[in-house]
Amino acid sequence: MRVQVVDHPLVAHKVSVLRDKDTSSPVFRQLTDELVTLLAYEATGEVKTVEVEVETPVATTTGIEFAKPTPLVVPILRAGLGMLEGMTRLVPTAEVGFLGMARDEETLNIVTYAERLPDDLTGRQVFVLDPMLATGGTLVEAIKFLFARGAESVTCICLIAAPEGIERLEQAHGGDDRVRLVLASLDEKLDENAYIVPGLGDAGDRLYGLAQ
Ligand SMILES: O=P(O)(O)OC[C@H]1O[C@H](OP(=O)(O)OP(=O)(O)O)[C@H](O)[C@@H]1O
Ligand SMILES: O=c1cc[nH]c(=O)[nH]1
Ligand SMILES: [Mg+2]
Repeated sequence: MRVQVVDHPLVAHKVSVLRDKDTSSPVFRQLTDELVTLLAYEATGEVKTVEVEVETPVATTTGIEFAKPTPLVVPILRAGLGMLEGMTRLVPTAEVGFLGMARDEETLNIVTYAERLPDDLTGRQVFVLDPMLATGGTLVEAIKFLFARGAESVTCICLIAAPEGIERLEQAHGGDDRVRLVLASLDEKLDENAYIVPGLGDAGDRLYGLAQ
């Protein structure tokens, strides 16, 4: 597994504002969108392409387009939805599949309550979107699911991660080069409720309001 923390002042500044408890939902959504585009730039560096001929007004040259099968983007509901538009803006030909997963806040077990993905992911480069990597339970489940369907590689784009979550991913996929993790910030630790410290609170709630 390869882990990259994107070290850039634009990223760090947006994360700082995102963390602020007084940042409103509309601003939080806007910053999440902007951050994804910055992280996606790094995360998509290995997208498969093919050469195509391009005619400029002056001459013919060689350009590229994304190879088929096209990349698959998978936001993990709910909070990952806040990252979808920023990603598809950059990779407009990507297909989008959905995984609905929620962490039971008592047991920390993961419940998969929705799934809308192609049955066969053979040869697909998959980009998973989820702002928070806390215990790692959600991402381990999601990655397992995608490889079971035949995914060629899984790149997870997260805003904030805890060391405990990365450790859990390492245990599950440490030796596997097909798994990549691209982050805006690696935080300090988890608290007693498995929230990331300093983190930003509950990303889903901050994007969309309180869950029922
Ligand atoms: O690493 P973990 O310990 O598994 O926690 C991380 C998960 O928790 C949050 O989702 P949540 O379960 O709160 O669902 P939501 O997006 O609907 O709020 C977050 O968006 C991740 O999916
Ligand atoms: O800090 C955390 C941990 C899990 N989920 C969140 O949204 N935030
Ligand atoms: Mg939540």
